[in-house]
Amino acid sequence: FIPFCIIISPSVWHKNYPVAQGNRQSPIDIVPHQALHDPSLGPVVLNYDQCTSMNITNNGHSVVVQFDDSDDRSVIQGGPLDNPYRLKQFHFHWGEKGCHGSEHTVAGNSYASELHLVHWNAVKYKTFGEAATAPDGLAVLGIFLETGDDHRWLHVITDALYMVKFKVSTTVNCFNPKCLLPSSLHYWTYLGSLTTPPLHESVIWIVLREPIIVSEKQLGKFRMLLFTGEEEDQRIRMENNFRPPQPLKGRKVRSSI
Ligand SMILES: NS(=O)(=O)c1ccc(NC(=O)NCCCCO)cc1
Ligand SMILES: [Zn+2]
Repeated sequence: FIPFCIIISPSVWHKNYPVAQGNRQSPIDIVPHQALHDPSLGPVVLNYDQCTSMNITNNGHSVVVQFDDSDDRSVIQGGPLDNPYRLKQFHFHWGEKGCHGSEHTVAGNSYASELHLVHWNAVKYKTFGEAATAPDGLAVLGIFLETGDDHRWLHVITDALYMVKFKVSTTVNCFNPKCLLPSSLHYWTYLGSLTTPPLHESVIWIVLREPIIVSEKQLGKFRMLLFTGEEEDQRIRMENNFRPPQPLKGRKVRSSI
């Protein structure tokens, strides 16, 4: 019996993707007091006020909310970025319980989950695919999720998850991801990569220091998603879809703090 969806663990990704052992891999462990405070780093500016969300999809690795990136209505700019980057999608990484599930860690501590807002440099590159292979092609905003009270707006996403339990997609209209931001936009930034294959070293990472608070119940709804499709008889819960921290290899992490 060979399961259709053979979950390939991060430790063997390098066999098919040698860049997995490259010099700017993500995630990393962020050590706050070793980060360089760079006063030239301005604030990150998020313009997400137009309705560009399209659908929510279980792609077999995570749950992704995709956006219409045909123009510059939803962009991130400022901070370490030389120009505006277009919002393409956001998705989450989580564990199977408690406080493991984030990809980046802070002084060795991990959070229950991590939200990634993925943007691409449409000024320099024609398509996301082209930007995804360029050293300054992508900008991903990382936000930690910590368990506590219910998150007032995350309900919009978690209440839709039962519709994408299997590998399917459903529409989401006018979801503004600004409602998922913490109060402070202080951040760490460093040059890294995609955290899942193809692991391209094309990401300018911007990781917010302040986590958002979500309830255990809301997080639990992510864990009932399945890696498998409806037609497969094996039902494998989607959990622990996070890559562990990778070697820093001499990189400097700068902080806006
Ligand atoms: N976790 S992460 O680093 O934010 C991340 C973001 C996007 C992707 N991949 C992605 O968007 N693929 C879409 C098609 C690839 C090039 O066309 C993988 C990992
Ligand atoms: Zn991610």
